[in-house]
Amino acid sequence: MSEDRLEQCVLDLHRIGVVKFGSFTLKSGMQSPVYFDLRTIVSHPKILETVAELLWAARPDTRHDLVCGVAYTGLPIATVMSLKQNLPMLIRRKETKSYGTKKLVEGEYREGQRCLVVEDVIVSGGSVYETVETLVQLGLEVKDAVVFLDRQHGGAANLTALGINVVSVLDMTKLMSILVKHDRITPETDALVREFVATHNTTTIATKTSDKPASDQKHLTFESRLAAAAAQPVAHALLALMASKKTNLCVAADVTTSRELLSLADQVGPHICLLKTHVDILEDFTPDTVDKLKTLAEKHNFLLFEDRKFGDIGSTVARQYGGGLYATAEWAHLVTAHGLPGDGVIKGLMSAAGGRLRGCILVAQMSSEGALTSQGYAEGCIRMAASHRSFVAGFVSQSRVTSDPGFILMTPGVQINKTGDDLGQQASYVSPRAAVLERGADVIIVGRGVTKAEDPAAAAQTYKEEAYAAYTERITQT
Ligand SMILES: O=c1ccn([C@@H]2O[C@H](COP(=O)(O)O)[C@@H](O)[C@H]2O)c(=O)[nH]1
Repeated sequence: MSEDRLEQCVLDLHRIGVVKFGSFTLKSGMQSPVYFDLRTIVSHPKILETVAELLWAARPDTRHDLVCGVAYTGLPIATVMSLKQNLPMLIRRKETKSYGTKKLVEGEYREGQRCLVVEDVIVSGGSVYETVETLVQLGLEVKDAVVFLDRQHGGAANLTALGINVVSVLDMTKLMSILVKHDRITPETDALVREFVATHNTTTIATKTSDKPASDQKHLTFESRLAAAAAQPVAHALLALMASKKTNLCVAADVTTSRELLSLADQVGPHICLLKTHVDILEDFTPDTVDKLKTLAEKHNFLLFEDRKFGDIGSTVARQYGGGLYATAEWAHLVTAHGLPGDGVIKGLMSAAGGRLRGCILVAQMSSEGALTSQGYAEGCIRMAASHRSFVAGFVSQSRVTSDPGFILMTPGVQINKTGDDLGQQASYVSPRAAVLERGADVIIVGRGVTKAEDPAAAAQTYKEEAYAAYTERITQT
């Protein structure tokens, strides 16, 4: 983007009264000494065109099939982009119509199409998030947003935390610098605004759909977390699957022969979102076992999760994951890894995953008695995950280690009416209900509760119903 063009555009916007100084109440209730009112550009087509061109040049990715402006000012800007780039556009209404089609989104689209969201100004990022949330619920892929002005109140960070790449043409600090440089404002006004920005640099998003903070996954539905998980394809697919199949049960298929494994997968398949394996327990593993497992996963619509707990340096992990007898990267949608080696373990997995849609689950806490996974260790895993959102889908945990809606928490050590084993599995198993409501589990992991049951299919159904009922109760709690 040419700096001269941006400067000229800012000066034009100032000339037509877009930048106002005084005392203004923002939508969030925040009192601000500055207001940026871009609505007026509809009366200035040439300036509107420049704004649209600057936004188009700033977009973080170039592969979009559609553009969608956030109502209202994002709409004319998106329209100009749509016309100039010959890119179809969508309109997201602010409210659903109470008559006619009652549609919230107007325009034609197909599932899986990539949509760029366009907004004039961000404060918390809430309006962008609401738009992304709606589009994702329609099956669109929405990972990128462009905004003209970032007011620097933490909106960009909020959206990044929700897995949305947001790029702005301009921020408040730069806007003030340009205006001071061209004597449009005094250094005092500049100082006042800078002070205001410095002291108001965080906000939280409150979404209309949930009426609860979007930055806290506890009360959110799996569907409404899709946008937050948009950066990680397996997490995204798993959230969608859990919502549509109405199950948050993962069965740990800890059996020793391929015949038992395949028979178990076929029996519990209708009730699970994930089948967790330890393929190195199998006495007779062959690639044929994996082929049959993949067929069952497709038949019953569940994902494959190899609980390998990788824990070596990146280069070794890459070879363990990508090759060897099990060639895990070839078939497992998810694998577990320890955070112990540092983020090289994630980088190693990523390098071996290649272009395949894969993800990993970091073991942030273990269920066994005396586990060395301290609070500091879990926090380290969360930080590591936040820097590798494209690959980390969530955590194995025993408590709500993060409230980030983009990460999925999976809790093992779950059984109904059962104390632990005598090999260190926790002193007392927790019930599906306690795992979801007290420990924050999105997914419960159940092994022997199902595998040792007389009727594994019936047991899986019971665990599924109890865990999903607890999730339903959790999202309706205030
Ligand atoms: O902290 C952890 C991490 C993983 N696991 C695995 O989950 C299952 C639990 O089996 P149960 O029979 O329900 O005890 C098993 O595959 C473990 O390897 C865990 O238990 N704790």
